[in-house]
Amino acid sequence: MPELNRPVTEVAAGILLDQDGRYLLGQRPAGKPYAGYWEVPGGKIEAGETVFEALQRELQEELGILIDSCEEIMVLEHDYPHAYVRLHVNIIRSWQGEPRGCEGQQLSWQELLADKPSVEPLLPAAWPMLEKLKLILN
Ligand SMILES: Nc1nc2c([nH]c(=O)n2[C@H]2C[C@H](O)[C@@H](COP(=O)(O)OP(=O)(O)OP(=O)(O)O)O2)c(=O)[nH]1
Repeated sequence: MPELNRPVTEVAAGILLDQDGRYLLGQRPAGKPYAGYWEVPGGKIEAGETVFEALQRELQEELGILIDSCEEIMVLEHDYPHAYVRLHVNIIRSWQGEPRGCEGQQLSWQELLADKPSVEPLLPAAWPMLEKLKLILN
């Protein structure tokens, strides 16, 4: 629970899953908190948006793809120095286009079966998402 009066930042995170059992990580661009850290694509949900709408917008901006649908797998909260965030974590299995780093960020496809990602560091709140993903898909 956030401390009294601490605003909650609602965030949508979208785990792209491809047909070969891989998921996508992106590196946070310079200028953002935790620049250089790896994360699941996504971003803040704007007023009036559903989680799906936020993911459609964010993944179009960040990756240049149009997602067809999403499935929520968990909601998790994390208390960072810069914000208290609530992450709506979704799996995305179907999209149009080929993901590319539209904001100049690096992308990395990761093997689901690997013990841990081949890139680091990861945002602290990305770890529980990956744990959950493995639990669901195993
Ligand atoms: N996208 C994403 N955000 C995450 C993850 N884990 C995690 O703690 N976060 C946090 C970091 C940020 O505080 C927040 C996402 O905000 P952001 O800064 O990426 O969002 P944005 O693109 O809408 O930001 P802005 O520059 O437009 O303000 O959620 C993750 O795996 N993916």
